[in-house]
Amino acid sequence: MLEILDGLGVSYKSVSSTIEEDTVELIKQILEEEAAGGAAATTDAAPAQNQSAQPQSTQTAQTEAQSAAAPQSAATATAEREPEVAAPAAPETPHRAPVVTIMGHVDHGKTSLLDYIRKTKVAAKEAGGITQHVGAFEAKTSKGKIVFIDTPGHEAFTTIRARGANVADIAIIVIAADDSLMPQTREAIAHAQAAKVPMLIAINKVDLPQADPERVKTDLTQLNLVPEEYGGDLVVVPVSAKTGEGVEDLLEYISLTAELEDLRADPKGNFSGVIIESRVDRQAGVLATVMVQEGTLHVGDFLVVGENYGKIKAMTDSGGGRIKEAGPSTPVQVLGFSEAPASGETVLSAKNEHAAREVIAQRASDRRDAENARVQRKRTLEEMMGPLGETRTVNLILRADTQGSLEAIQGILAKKETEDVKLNVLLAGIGSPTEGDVLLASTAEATILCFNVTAAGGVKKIAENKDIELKSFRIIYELIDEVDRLIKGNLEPVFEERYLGRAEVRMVIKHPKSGNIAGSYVTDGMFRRNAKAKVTRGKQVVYEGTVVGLKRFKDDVREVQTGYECGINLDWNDVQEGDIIEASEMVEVEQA
Ligand SMILES: Nc1nc2c(ncn2[C@@H]2O[C@H](COP(=O)(O)OP(=O)(O)OP(=O)(O)O)[C@@H](O)[C@H]2O)c(=O)[nH]1
Repeated sequence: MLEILDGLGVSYKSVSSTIEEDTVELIKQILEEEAAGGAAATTDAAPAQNQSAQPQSTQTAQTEAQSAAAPQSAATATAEREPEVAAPAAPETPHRAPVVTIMGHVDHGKTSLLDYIRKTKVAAKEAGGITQHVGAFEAKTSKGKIVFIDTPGHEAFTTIRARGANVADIAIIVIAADDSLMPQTREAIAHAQAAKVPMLIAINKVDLPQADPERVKTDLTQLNLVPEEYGGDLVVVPVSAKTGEGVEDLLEYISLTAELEDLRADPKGNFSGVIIESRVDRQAGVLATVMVQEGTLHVGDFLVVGENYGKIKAMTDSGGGRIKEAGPSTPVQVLGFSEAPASGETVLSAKNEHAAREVIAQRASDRRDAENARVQRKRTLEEMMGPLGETRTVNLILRADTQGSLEAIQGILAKKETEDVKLNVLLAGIGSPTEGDVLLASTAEATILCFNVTAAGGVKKIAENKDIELKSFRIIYELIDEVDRLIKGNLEPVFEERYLGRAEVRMVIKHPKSGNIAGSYVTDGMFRRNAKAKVTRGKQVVYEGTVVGLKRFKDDVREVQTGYECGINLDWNDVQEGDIIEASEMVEVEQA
């Protein structure tokens, strides 16, 4: 017990010291997890494998033989369609092709490089046949297939990451040899690092007379990225998307990196995939590109994405050819969704329509529960302090008006690091924070701190929606105080439920659009829109929800005080005359 307390950093005098209620809960959790032991470890391992495990397509006879050698895991996987039960990648799980994304600064040649690879490595028939942008393509190289995500730039990468999916196995950072490191290069590197995706550097445009690859390499070392020839482990390949020089080497390095990563996926396992992109075609309907990560997709399968489902009516590969099935690491365009799913959403399959609907109903109910629980959630000690015995890392994105102020801030921050807390500046950029910063912050759980720059309204909104802390300061020391707060671990405010008021339902008003509205009289305190609501009938609580609408006569109002009548919309149709509605709200409590 004392060992656990030491691990948590809780101080005590002796075995008879008392400890806080929160700590007790935490210790209980730790002991339960320990007791669960091996079983938990196995279940944890499965999704992790799933995540890194993505796609290889046409399965060879060898694959068939390998899968046949593991009849038991294949049978289990087909019987149960949930991804959590996917068998961990055993050594016999077949290899799959790597999925590669290309990122870098504007005009450094991302599109040109992709075009060159497509032109030379996609079978002529297919290359000629491509009329539509599908979002990914398969290149056939002497070392096997490589799948390229066709949307260059880190926005696509981060949008997918922001939804918790990991589609790329390898990131190529393109840097123009005549321009070296630029702001978006640094951002792209930060994104790849935050996603823990292995990175290869392609120094492009080496055909230009003013090309200076050595300068690029030296500049990289300043970001603590040391090229192999300087004794580090960063692979740097000089290429020209114009002449094709070095592209073959780059592809070889990609295959080599993939080999080291030991990418595997079971084509006979439970299907899972990720939406790469989707669009609505006026004639065909919704076309979604799915990257198959695990299992095999068949025409006729039911797919569930978020709270929607669809039955695959038709499937085309990235070359535009009709196909009936697709295995791991295959991007396929699927026809059959009724609504366009968002990039980065994960896709699962269901046995039939009924099963698909059940999954969706469960997800909707989980979402509502999570929404209700969100504000009430208090952080556990472990969440605040990081996993036991490990150094806690505070991830930051810094934005400032000038290089000088950025350096000044970083200089102060460097002195703040301790053995227990590491400050990790993912990105230090000049200018206002961007949407990309918010996405990076959400994947890396970072806080965005700005000095003398502010975020545009749209960016602020996205940050709010994603629960990302984005703060602007005009005085450096206020920014540093904020960092101190983060170091202490008060990352999130703590909320407490506070009573607002009470109302009596005097009549039920049927509204054609909003359903039943409670025509009520506020007997105590006040009512506020968006407040939490609890409805009691006699002594029983019959409903708990939210005041989604509040009206005085025909007007929407924000608040209604004691002694007034109002219409309360709870988005609940069973309200009855005589019910008592109690309103409360979550308020932030000051922490010591
Ligand atoms: N000489 C030379 N020019 C290149 C090379 N690669 C790209 N370019 C040129 O550089 C310019 C930018 O290339 P793009 O491929 O559009 O660059 P990008 O990074 O995709 O740019 P954005 O899509 O705007 O972010 C174009 O004019 C290309 O023709 C190269 O290897 N050598």
